[in-house]
Amino acid sequence: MSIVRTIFLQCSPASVSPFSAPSPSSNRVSVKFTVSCCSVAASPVTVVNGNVDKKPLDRNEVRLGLPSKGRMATDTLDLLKDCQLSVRQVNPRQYVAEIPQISNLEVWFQRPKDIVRKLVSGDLDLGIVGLDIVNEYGQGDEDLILVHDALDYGDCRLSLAIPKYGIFENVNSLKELAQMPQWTAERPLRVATGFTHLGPKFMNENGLKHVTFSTADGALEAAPAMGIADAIVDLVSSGTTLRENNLKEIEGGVILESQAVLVASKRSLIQRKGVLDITHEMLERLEAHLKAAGQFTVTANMRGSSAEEVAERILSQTSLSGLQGPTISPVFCKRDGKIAADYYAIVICVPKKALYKSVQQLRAIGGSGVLISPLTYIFDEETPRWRQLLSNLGL
Ligand SMILES: Nc1ncnc2c1ncn2[C@@H]1O[C@H](COP(=O)(O)OP(=O)(O)OP(=O)(O)O)[C@@H](O)[C@H]1O
Ligand SMILES: O=P(O)(O)OC[C@H]1O[C@H](OP(=O)(O)OP(=O)(O)O)[C@H](O)[C@@H]1O
Ligand SMILES: [Mg+2]
Repeated sequence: MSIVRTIFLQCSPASVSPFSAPSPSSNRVSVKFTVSCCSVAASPVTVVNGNVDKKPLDRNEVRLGLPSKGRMATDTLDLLKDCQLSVRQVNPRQYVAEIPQISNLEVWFQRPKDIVRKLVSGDLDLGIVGLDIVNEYGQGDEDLILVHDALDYGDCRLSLAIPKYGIFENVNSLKELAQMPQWTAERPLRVATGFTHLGPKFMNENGLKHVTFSTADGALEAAPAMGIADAIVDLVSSGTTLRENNLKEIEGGVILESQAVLVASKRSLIQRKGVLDITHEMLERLEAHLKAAGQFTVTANMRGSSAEEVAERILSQTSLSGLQGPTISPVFCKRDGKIAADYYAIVICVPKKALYKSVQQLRAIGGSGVLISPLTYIFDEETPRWRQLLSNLGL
Protein backbone atom coordinates (compact mmCIF):
# COMPACT_ATOMS: atom_id res chain seq x y z
CA MET A 1 0.00 0.00 0.00
CA SER A 2 1.23 3.50 -0.72
CA ILE A 3 1.47 6.07 2.05
CA VAL A 4 2.28 9.79 1.84
CA ARG A 5 4.82 11.29 4.18
CA THR A 6 5.46 15.00 4.62
CA ILE A 7 8.91 16.16 5.64
CA PHE A 8 9.52 19.73 6.88
CA LEU A 9 13.04 20.94 6.40
CA GLN A 10 15.14 24.04 6.87
CA CYS A 11 17.73 25.08 4.33
CA SER A 12 20.84 26.97 5.24
CA PRO A 13 22.76 29.01 2.63
CA ALA A 14 25.68 26.63 2.91
CA SER A 15 23.81 23.39 2.54
CA VAL A 16 20.41 22.81 1.07
CA SER A 17 19.73 19.13 1.30
CA PRO A 18 16.41 17.38 1.54
CA PHE A 19 17.91 15.32 4.30
CA SER A 20 19.55 17.97 6.46
CA ALA A 21 18.31 18.42 10.01
CA PRO A 22 15.86 21.25 10.86
CA SER A 23 17.44 24.33 12.37
CA PRO A 24 15.81 27.11 14.40
CA SER A 25 17.79 29.92 12.70
CA SER A 26 15.44 32.68 11.55
CA ASN A 27 17.50 33.54 8.47
CA ARG A 28 16.62 30.29 6.77
CA VAL A 29 14.21 29.17 4.11
CA SER A 30 12.05 26.29 5.20
CA VAL A 31 11.50 23.51 2.72
CA LYS A 32 8.60 21.11 2.83
CA PHE A 33 8.75 18.09 0.57
CA THR A 34 5.86 15.75 0.10
CA VAL A 35 7.26 12.31 -0.55
CA SER A 36 5.32 9.27 -1.66
CA CYS A 37 6.76 6.01 -0.49
CA CYS A 38 5.81 2.40 -0.03
CA SER A 39 5.32 0.88 3.37
CA VAL A 40 7.79 -1.96 3.60
CA ALA A 41 9.10 -3.97 6.48
CA ALA A 42 12.20 -2.44 8.11
CA SER A 43 15.21 -3.75 6.24
CA PRO A 44 18.98 -3.29 6.48
CA VAL A 45 19.18 -2.42 2.76
CA THR A 46 20.57 1.07 2.03
CA VAL A 47 19.54 2.87 -1.15
CA VAL A 48 22.02 5.41 -2.43
CA ASN A 49 21.24 7.83 -5.20
CA GLY A 50 24.06 6.64 -7.45
CA ASN A 51 26.28 8.77 -5.27
CA VAL A 52 28.29 6.08 -3.54
CA ASP A 53 31.96 6.30 -2.56
CA LYS A 54 34.28 7.25 -5.39
CA LYS A 55 35.08 4.27 -7.57
CA PRO A 56 38.68 3.15 -7.94
CA LEU A 57 40.10 3.65 -11.42
CA ASP A 58 39.71 -0.05 -12.26
CA ARG A 59 38.40 0.04 -15.82
CA ASN A 60 40.24 0.75 -19.02
CA GLU A 61 37.43 2.07 -21.21
CA VAL A 62 36.51 5.74 -21.23
CA ARG A 63 32.77 6.32 -20.69
CA LEU A 64 30.61 9.06 -22.15
CA GLY A 65 27.03 9.49 -20.85
CA LEU A 66 24.36 10.71 -23.28
CA PRO A 67 20.65 11.41 -22.59
CA SER A 68 18.65 8.22 -23.14
CA LYS A 69 15.38 10.01 -23.83
CA GLY A 70 13.61 13.31 -23.52
CA ARG A 71 14.08 16.42 -25.63
CA MET A 72 17.89 16.39 -25.36
CA ALA A 73 18.39 12.88 -26.74
CA THR A 74 17.94 13.39 -30.49
CA ASP A 75 19.62 16.80 -30.58
CA THR A 76 22.67 15.36 -28.83
CA LEU A 77 23.01 12.54 -31.38
CA ASP A 78 22.50 15.02 -34.22
CA LEU A 79 25.24 17.31 -32.90
CA LEU A 80 27.71 14.43 -32.61
CA LYS A 81 26.80 13.27 -36.11
CA ASP A 82 27.49 16.77 -37.43
CA CYS A 83 30.94 16.45 -35.85
CA GLN A 84 31.48 13.14 -37.71
CA LEU A 85 31.06 11.28 -34.43
CA SER A 86 28.10 9.02 -35.24
CA VAL A 87 26.91 6.95 -32.31
CA ARG A 88 26.44 3.32 -33.32
CA GLN A 89 23.64 1.80 -31.28
CA VAL A 90 22.56 -1.76 -32.07
CA ASN A 91 18.95 -1.07 -31.03
CA PRO A 92 17.19 1.76 -29.15
CA ARG A 93 16.65 -0.33 -26.02
CA GLN A 94 20.32 -1.15 -25.69
CA TYR A 95 21.94 1.35 -23.38
CA VAL A 96 25.56 0.92 -24.47
CA ALA A 97 26.89 2.05 -27.83
CA GLU A 98 30.10 3.11 -29.54
CA ILE A 99 31.50 5.87 -31.69
CA PRO A 100 33.62 4.05 -34.27
CA GLN A 101 35.84 7.10 -34.88
CA ILE A 102 37.05 7.06 -31.26
CA SER A 103 38.52 3.81 -30.01
CA ASN A 104 38.29 2.83 -26.35
CA LEU A 105 35.19 5.00 -25.84
CA GLU A 106 31.95 3.53 -24.51
CA VAL A 107 28.73 5.52 -24.85
CA TRP A 108 26.15 4.91 -22.11
CA PHE A 109 22.57 6.17 -22.49
CA GLN A 110 21.20 7.43 -19.18
CA ARG A 111 18.61 9.90 -17.86
CA PRO A 112 20.31 13.33 -17.63
CA LYS A 113 20.23 13.46 -13.82
CA ASP A 114 21.83 10.02 -13.64
CA ILE A 115 24.60 11.16 -15.98
CA VAL A 116 25.54 13.84 -13.46
CA ARG A 117 25.29 11.47 -10.50
CA LYS A 118 27.44 8.89 -12.28
CA LEU A 119 30.08 11.47 -13.16
CA VAL A 120 30.31 12.34 -9.48
CA SER A 121 30.49 8.68 -8.42
CA GLY A 122 33.15 7.87 -11.03
CA ASP A 123 30.98 5.55 -13.15
CA LEU A 124 31.14 7.94 -16.14
CA ASP A 125 33.99 10.17 -17.26
CA LEU A 126 32.25 12.56 -19.68
CA GLY A 127 28.64 13.55 -20.28
CA ILE A 128 26.40 15.80 -22.35
CA VAL A 129 23.40 17.27 -20.47
CA GLY A 130 21.73 20.63 -19.77
CA LEU A 131 23.56 23.04 -17.47
CA ASP A 132 20.43 23.09 -15.27
CA ILE A 133 20.88 19.39 -14.55
CA VAL A 134 24.61 19.78 -13.86
CA ASN A 135 23.91 22.49 -11.28
CA GLU A 136 20.88 20.81 -9.74
CA TYR A 137 22.30 17.31 -9.34
CA GLY A 138 26.01 18.19 -9.17
CA GLN A 139 25.26 20.64 -6.34
CA GLY A 140 28.60 22.39 -6.75
CA ASP A 141 30.65 19.16 -6.54
CA GLU A 142 34.25 20.21 -7.20
CA ASP A 143 34.94 17.13 -9.30
CA LEU A 144 32.63 18.34 -12.08
CA ILE A 145 34.19 20.54 -14.73
CA LEU A 146 32.59 22.14 -17.79
CA VAL A 147 34.59 21.27 -20.91
CA HIS A 148 32.23 23.08 -23.33
CA ASP A 149 29.66 25.41 -21.80
CA ALA A 150 27.63 26.34 -24.90
CA LEU A 151 26.72 23.52 -27.29
CA ASP A 152 24.01 25.69 -28.82
CA TYR A 153 20.88 23.62 -28.21
CA GLY A 154 18.54 22.86 -25.29
CA ASP A 155 18.27 26.59 -24.53
CA CYS A 156 16.00 27.39 -21.61
CA ARG A 157 16.05 29.21 -18.30
CA LEU A 158 15.18 28.20 -14.78
CA SER A 159 12.78 30.85 -13.62
CA LEU A 160 10.55 31.83 -10.73
CA ALA A 161 6.97 32.45 -11.91
CA ILE A 162 3.87 33.76 -10.13
CA PRO A 163 0.20 34.14 -11.10
CA LYS A 164 -0.84 37.16 -13.18
CA TYR A 165 -3.99 37.53 -11.11
CA GLY A 166 -5.17 38.15 -7.53
CA ILE A 167 -2.66 39.46 -4.98
CA PHE A 168 0.12 39.12 -7.59
CA GLU A 169 -1.49 41.35 -10.20
CA ASN A 170 0.83 44.29 -9.54
CA VAL A 171 3.88 42.31 -8.48
CA ASN A 172 6.53 42.42 -11.19
CA SER A 173 9.87 41.88 -9.48
CA LEU A 174 11.52 39.59 -6.96
CA LYS A 175 11.93 42.59 -4.67
CA GLU A 176 8.20 43.32 -4.76
CA LEU A 177 7.43 39.64 -4.14
CA ALA A 178 9.78 39.56 -1.14
CA GLN A 179 8.19 42.73 0.30
CA MET A 180 4.62 41.43 0.18
CA PRO A 181 3.17 41.54 3.69
CA GLN A 182 1.36 38.21 3.16
CA TRP A 183 4.44 36.04 3.81
CA THR A 184 5.01 35.20 7.47
CA ALA A 185 6.47 32.30 9.42
CA GLU A 186 2.93 30.94 9.81
CA ARG A 187 1.93 31.57 6.20
CA PRO A 188 5.06 31.39 4.06
CA LEU A 189 5.29 31.79 0.27
CA ARG A 190 4.67 28.29 -1.10
CA VAL A 191 6.81 27.35 -4.10
CA ALA A 192 6.41 24.20 -6.19
CA THR A 193 9.53 22.98 -7.99
CA GLY A 194 11.41 19.98 -9.31
CA PHE A 195 14.63 21.90 -8.59
CA THR A 196 14.86 21.27 -4.87
CA HIS A 197 18.51 22.30 -4.67
CA LEU A 198 18.61 25.39 -6.91
CA GLY A 199 15.18 26.71 -5.86
CA PRO A 200 15.88 27.02 -2.11
CA LYS A 201 19.49 28.15 -2.77
CA PHE A 202 18.18 31.04 -4.92
CA MET A 203 15.65 32.10 -2.28
CA ASN A 204 18.36 32.02 0.40
CA GLU A 205 20.79 34.03 -1.70
CA ASN A 206 18.10 36.62 -2.34
CA GLY A 207 17.14 36.93 1.30
CA LEU A 208 13.55 35.64 1.02
CA LYS A 209 12.85 34.40 4.50
CA HIS A 210 9.38 32.93 4.71
CA VAL A 211 9.34 30.35 1.94
CA THR A 212 8.36 26.67 1.79
CA PHE A 213 8.92 24.32 -1.11
CA SER A 214 6.97 21.34 -2.35
CA THR A 215 8.02 19.10 -5.18
CA ALA A 216 6.40 17.24 -8.06
CA ASP A 217 7.66 15.53 -11.21
CA GLY A 218 5.95 17.64 -13.88
CA ALA A 219 3.07 19.91 -14.87
CA LEU A 220 4.12 22.30 -12.10
CA GLU A 221 2.35 25.19 -13.81
CA ALA A 222 -0.92 23.74 -12.50
CA ALA A 223 0.10 24.11 -8.83
CA PRO A 224 -0.99 27.77 -8.28
CA ALA A 225 -4.41 27.28 -9.91
CA MET A 226 -4.90 24.11 -7.87
CA GLY A 227 -4.16 26.08 -4.69
CA ILE A 228 -1.10 23.93 -3.92
CA ALA A 229 1.47 26.71 -4.35
CA ASP A 230 1.75 30.49 -4.72
CA ALA A 231 4.68 30.35 -7.14
CA ILE A 232 6.71 27.87 -9.17
CA VAL A 233 10.37 27.43 -10.08
CA ASP A 234 10.58 25.63 -13.42
CA LEU A 235 12.21 25.62 -16.83
CA VAL A 236 10.93 28.06 -19.43
CA SER A 237 11.85 28.22 -23.09
CA SER A 238 9.11 29.61 -25.33
CA GLY A 239 7.04 30.78 -22.35
CA THR A 240 3.90 29.15 -23.77
CA THR A 241 3.23 26.88 -20.78
CA LEU A 242 3.44 29.82 -18.36
CA ARG A 243 1.15 31.93 -20.53
CA GLU A 244 -1.41 29.17 -20.96
CA ASN A 245 -1.55 28.76 -17.20
CA ASN A 246 -1.89 32.47 -16.42
CA LEU A 247 1.55 32.75 -14.87
CA LYS A 248 4.30 35.36 -15.42
CA GLU A 249 8.03 35.67 -14.91
CA ILE A 250 9.29 38.59 -12.83
CA GLU A 251 12.31 40.87 -12.90
CA GLY A 252 15.21 39.28 -11.02
CA GLY A 253 13.50 35.89 -11.10
CA VAL A 254 15.78 34.10 -13.57
CA ILE A 255 17.80 31.60 -11.56
CA LEU A 256 19.87 30.13 -14.38
CA GLU A 257 20.28 30.39 -18.15
CA SER A 258 20.83 26.90 -19.49
CA GLN A 259 21.85 25.06 -22.66
CA ALA A 260 23.51 21.75 -23.42
CA VAL A 261 27.08 21.38 -22.11
CA LEU A 262 29.92 18.84 -22.22
CA VAL A 263 30.84 18.08 -18.62
CA ALA A 264 33.57 15.84 -17.21
CA SER A 265 34.94 14.44 -14.00
CA LYS A 266 38.19 16.22 -13.07
CA ARG A 267 39.50 13.08 -11.44
CA SER A 268 38.94 11.08 -14.63
CA LEU A 269 40.57 13.77 -16.78
CA ILE A 270 43.66 13.81 -14.63
CA GLN A 271 43.97 10.17 -13.65
CA ARG A 272 42.24 7.90 -16.16
CA LYS A 273 44.34 6.99 -19.19
CA GLY A 274 42.86 8.23 -22.44
CA VAL A 275 40.20 10.61 -21.05
CA LEU A 276 42.18 13.76 -21.71
CA ASP A 277 42.99 12.74 -25.31
CA ILE A 278 39.37 11.82 -26.08
CA THR A 279 38.19 15.08 -24.50
CA HIS A 280 40.64 17.03 -26.65
CA GLU A 281 39.40 15.36 -29.83
CA MET A 282 35.73 15.87 -28.93
CA LEU A 283 36.33 19.49 -27.97
CA GLU A 284 38.21 20.21 -31.21
CA ARG A 285 35.46 18.69 -33.33
CA LEU A 286 32.69 20.45 -31.38
CA GLU A 287 34.41 23.82 -31.50
CA ALA A 288 35.22 23.50 -35.20
CA HIS A 289 31.65 22.53 -36.04
CA LEU A 290 29.95 25.13 -33.82
CA LYS A 291 32.19 27.91 -35.06
CA ALA A 292 31.47 26.95 -38.67
CA ALA A 293 27.72 26.68 -38.02
CA GLY A 294 27.53 30.45 -37.59
CA GLN A 295 29.41 31.33 -40.81
CA PHE A 296 29.16 31.21 -44.59
CA THR A 297 31.97 31.18 -47.14
CA VAL A 298 31.53 33.96 -49.66
CA THR A 299 33.43 34.01 -52.95
CA ALA A 300 33.22 36.79 -55.50
CA ASN A 301 35.09 38.29 -58.43
CA MET A 302 36.36 41.83 -58.40
CA ARG A 303 38.10 43.95 -61.01
CA GLY A 304 41.33 45.52 -59.78
CA SER A 305 44.84 46.65 -60.62
CA SER A 306 46.58 44.53 -57.96
CA ALA A 307 45.75 42.18 -55.07
CA GLU A 308 46.75 44.93 -52.61
CA GLU A 309 44.42 47.45 -54.20
CA VAL A 310 41.50 44.96 -54.06
CA ALA A 311 42.40 44.13 -50.42
CA GLU A 312 42.28 47.79 -49.52
CA ARG A 313 38.81 48.15 -50.98
CA ILE A 314 37.54 45.04 -49.16
CA LEU A 315 39.05 45.98 -45.81
CA SER A 316 37.44 49.41 -45.99
CA GLN A 317 34.08 47.63 -45.43
CA THR A 318 33.19 46.59 -41.87
CA SER A 319 31.42 43.32 -42.76
CA LEU A 320 34.11 41.96 -45.08
CA SER A 321 37.16 41.40 -42.91
CA GLY A 322 36.68 37.59 -42.71
CA LEU A 323 38.28 35.45 -40.01
CA GLN A 324 41.83 36.67 -40.53
CA GLY A 325 41.31 38.87 -43.58
CA PRO A 326 40.31 38.12 -47.18
CA THR A 327 42.05 35.57 -49.41
CA ILE A 328 42.65 37.22 -52.79
CA SER A 329 43.91 35.39 -55.85
CA PRO A 330 44.37 36.62 -59.44
CA VAL A 331 42.04 35.23 -62.09
CA PHE A 332 44.16 34.76 -65.21
CA CYS A 333 42.71 35.14 -68.69
CA LYS A 334 44.13 35.42 -72.19
CA ARG A 335 43.66 38.81 -73.90
CA ASP A 336 45.15 39.66 -77.30
CA GLY A 337 47.36 36.57 -76.96
CA LYS A 338 48.70 37.73 -73.62
CA ILE A 339 48.03 36.42 -70.10
CA ALA A 340 46.45 39.14 -67.95
CA ALA A 341 44.97 39.33 -64.44
CA ASP A 342 42.32 42.04 -64.49
CA TYR A 343 40.07 40.22 -62.05
CA TYR A 344 40.66 38.85 -58.60
CA ALA A 345 38.77 36.08 -56.81
CA ILE A 346 38.13 36.83 -53.19
CA VAL A 347 37.17 34.38 -50.45
CA ILE A 348 35.94 35.46 -47.03
CA CYS A 349 33.97 33.96 -44.14
CA VAL A 350 31.03 36.03 -42.96
CA PRO A 351 28.73 35.55 -39.98
CA LYS A 352 25.35 34.19 -41.09
CA LYS A 353 23.63 37.13 -39.42
CA ALA A 354 25.65 39.60 -41.49
CA LEU A 355 25.24 37.79 -44.82
CA TYR A 356 23.02 40.22 -46.69
CA LYS A 357 24.92 43.24 -45.42
CA SER A 358 28.16 41.64 -46.61
CA VAL A 359 26.72 40.98 -50.07
CA GLN A 360 25.56 44.61 -50.29
CA GLN A 361 29.02 45.87 -49.27
CA LEU A 362 30.71 43.54 -51.79
CA ARG A 363 28.52 44.83 -54.61
CA ALA A 364 29.13 48.43 -53.53
CA ILE A 365 32.89 48.01 -54.06
CA GLY A 366 32.53 46.24 -57.42
CA GLY A 367 32.07 42.59 -56.45
CA SER A 368 30.24 40.35 -58.94
CA GLY A 369 29.33 36.66 -59.27
CA VAL A 370 28.89 36.31 -55.51
CA LEU A 371 28.72 32.64 -54.41
CA ILE A 372 27.66 31.61 -50.89
CA SER A 373 28.33 28.16 -49.44
CA PRO A 374 27.86 26.70 -45.98
CA LEU A 375 30.93 25.93 -43.89
CA THR A 376 31.39 22.55 -42.23
CA TYR A 377 34.34 23.12 -39.89
CA ILE A 378 36.65 25.90 -38.80
CA PHE A 379 39.71 24.44 -37.06
CA ASP A 380 41.74 27.12 -35.33
CA GLU A 381 45.34 26.57 -34.26
CA GLU A 382 44.18 25.69 -30.79
CA THR A 383 40.78 26.06 -29.13
CA PRO A 384 40.61 28.61 -26.29
CA ARG A 385 38.43 26.20 -24.29
CA TRP A 386 41.18 23.55 -24.37
CA ARG A 387 43.73 26.00 -22.97
CA GLN A 388 41.22 27.01 -20.31
CA LEU A 389 40.53 23.38 -19.39
CA LEU A 390 44.22 22.55 -18.97
CA SER A 391 44.69 25.61 -16.81
CA ASN A 392 41.63 24.71 -14.65
CA LEU A 393 43.09 21.24 -14.19
CA GLY A 394 46.45 22.72 -13.22
CA LEU A 395 48.15 20.99 -16.20
N1 LIG B 1 11.16 23.91 -22.43
C1 LIG B 1 11.97 23.10 -21.80
N2 LIG B 1 11.52 22.41 -20.76
C2 LIG B 1 12.29 21.53 -20.13
N3 LIG B 1 13.58 21.29 -20.45
C3 LIG B 1 14.08 21.97 -21.47
C4 LIG B 1 13.31 22.89 -22.19
N4 LIG B 1 14.07 23.38 -23.15
C5 LIG B 1 15.25 22.81 -23.03
N5 LIG B 1 15.29 21.95 -22.01
C6 LIG B 1 16.46 21.13 -21.59
O1 LIG B 1 16.10 19.78 -21.76
C7 LIG B 1 16.27 19.06 -20.55
C8 LIG B 1 15.07 18.17 -20.39
O2 LIG B 1 15.51 16.96 -20.66
P1 LIG B 1 14.60 15.72 -20.30
O3 LIG B 1 15.41 14.53 -20.64
O4 LIG B 1 14.04 15.85 -18.94
O5 LIG B 1 13.47 15.91 -21.38
P2 LIG B 1 11.95 15.99 -21.19
O6 LIG B 1 11.44 16.03 -22.59
O7 LIG B 1 11.57 17.13 -20.32
O8 LIG B 1 11.61 14.60 -20.54
P3 LIG B 1 10.90 14.27 -19.16
O9 LIG B 1 10.54 15.56 -18.49
O10 LIG B 1 9.75 13.46 -19.56
O11 LIG B 1 11.93 13.49 -18.39
C9 LIG B 1 16.33 20.06 -19.44
O12 LIG B 1 17.14 19.63 -18.39
C10 LIG B 1 16.86 21.30 -20.13
O13 LIG B 1 18.26 21.31 -20.06
O1 LIG C 1 8.31 27.59 -22.06
P1 LIG C 1 7.82 26.37 -22.76
O2 LIG C 1 8.37 26.25 -24.15
O3 LIG C 1 6.34 26.25 -22.72
O4 LIG C 1 8.43 25.08 -22.01
C1 LIG C 1 8.37 24.94 -20.61
C2 LIG C 1 7.73 23.66 -20.19
O5 LIG C 1 8.42 22.54 -20.75
C3 LIG C 1 8.81 21.66 -19.70
O6 LIG C 1 7.86 20.71 -19.46
P2 LIG C 1 7.85 19.35 -20.29
O7 LIG C 1 7.33 19.59 -21.66
O8 LIG C 1 9.19 18.71 -20.20
O9 LIG C 1 6.77 18.52 -19.51
P3 LIG C 1 6.93 17.89 -18.06
O10 LIG C 1 6.61 18.98 -17.09
O11 LIG C 1 5.94 16.80 -18.04
O12 LIG C 1 8.36 17.41 -17.94
C4 LIG C 1 8.95 22.57 -18.49
O13 LIG C 1 8.86 21.84 -17.29
C5 LIG C 1 7.80 23.53 -18.68
O14 LIG C 1 6.61 23.01 -18.18
MG1 LIG D 1 10.30 17.68 -18.86
